[in-house]
Amino acid sequence: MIVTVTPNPSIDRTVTVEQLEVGGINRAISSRLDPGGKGVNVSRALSANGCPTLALVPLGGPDGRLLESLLEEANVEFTVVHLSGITRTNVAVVDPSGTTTKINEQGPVLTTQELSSLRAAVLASAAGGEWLALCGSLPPGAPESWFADIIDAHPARVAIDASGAAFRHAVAAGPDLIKPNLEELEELVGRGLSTLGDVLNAARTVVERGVGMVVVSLGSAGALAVTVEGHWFASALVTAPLSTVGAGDCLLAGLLQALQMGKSPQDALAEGVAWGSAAVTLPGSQVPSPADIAGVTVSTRLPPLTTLLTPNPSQPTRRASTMSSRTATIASSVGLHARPATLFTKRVAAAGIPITVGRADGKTVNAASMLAVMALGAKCGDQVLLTADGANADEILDELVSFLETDHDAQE
Ligand SMILES: Nc1ncnc2c1ncn2[C@@H]1O[C@H](COP(=O)(O)OP(=O)(O)O)[C@@H](O)[C@H]1O
Ligand SMILES: O=P(O)(O)OC[C@H]1O[C@](O)(COP(=O)(O)O)[C@@H](O)[C@@H]1O
Repeated sequence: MIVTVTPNPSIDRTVTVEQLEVGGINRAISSRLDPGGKGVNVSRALSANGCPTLALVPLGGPDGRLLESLLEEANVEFTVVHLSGITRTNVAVVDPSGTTTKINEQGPVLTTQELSSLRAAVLASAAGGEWLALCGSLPPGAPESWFADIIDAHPARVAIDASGAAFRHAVAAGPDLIKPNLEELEELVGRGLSTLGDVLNAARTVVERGVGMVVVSLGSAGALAVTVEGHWFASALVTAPLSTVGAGDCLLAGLLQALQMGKSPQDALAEGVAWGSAAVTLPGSQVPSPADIAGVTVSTRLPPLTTLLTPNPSQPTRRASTMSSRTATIASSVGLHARPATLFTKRVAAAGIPITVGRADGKTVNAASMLAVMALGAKCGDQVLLTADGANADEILDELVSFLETDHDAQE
């Protein structure tokens, strides 16, 4: 059994257009809905290929119920942790050449209670699992150490596919397997990697830090696996890629089921690449069937280490995230109203970067707008989520949290 955890699942809406015109009215040629989020995709790919799996997902609101019914239709076994917030929808816009533009929502804020229910469900469900796969972004407000804490507490084998600070913390906890793509590995080691040799060296340094196996997916160039014992490569040619969304998740699914069957690193990597490449030939984040996978020819020949890794034209370029978030408990007895609201919005405006403030039910507003902030109706003792996007976001959010957590009525 492979247990997957997706702390921030999504409904994936894929819209196909002739050519995306930014600022214009684009008419869709077709559109489709898939249950989404990285662990959900891993479980969908495993189920479609007859491998036992359980997907753990926190879901809320009408969109959470829609995601449940999409999972039922896909015959995926799943366990839900119910949320007060509303499950997100991520949109991918694809043109006929396969070029994909993605808009991922932040997702609902999970309360401290919901996060600990999810953690308890993970540890209970994963007790009998041979692999636990922790996948995707953390929901806003979750501590960056959330994955790392689970790795520390979980006795069986753990694989992780994440990014940013949560991924860095998880890697430091020494998981058995990680599956970064090129950009995620660059972010992890803090430098650009332009050749296959650069990737190999970077992956080796991560193995030295205590990770069992590093599998770097390199888009159309294939994938490289590194352990203390050696390194292996696999690739497959896809002449007409339709959608790259979820390709990495399918690679991870193929790899884990092969490792679980006791296959060698080289054979497991080849299996993963067959699943990932087959996914690219399908629309949206549709997962491949055994027939789709059987149609892929995989090569395990290692190209020269001087081979330059060029960006994949059909792959969305990911803007390095400068987004940060914090939760704060309102201390002023009048709530986020009157004088505290005026002082708060002035501080936000002076910060000069986009900042939002939201409630646990998902309602989020521009934190610089006095009227919008008052209309939130946040009372004394309520938790709010602040997000900011900018190089100094962490510093500014820390100041705003300490402002909100001070009783300004009592002070004056
Ligand atoms: N254009 C492509 N042609 C062939 N295979 C691809 C292509 N894009 C992705 N793949 C396969 O899917 C795997 C995962 O894709 P990648 O884009 O690296 O992952 P992620 O979705 O995590 O960013 C690759 O290692 C490769 O095997
Ligand atoms: O949790 P994140 O990083 O926002 O990613 C979620 C998205 O990633 C996916 O799992 C697909 O992954 P990729 O686009 O990275 O291949 C989608 O199903 C989902 O919309």
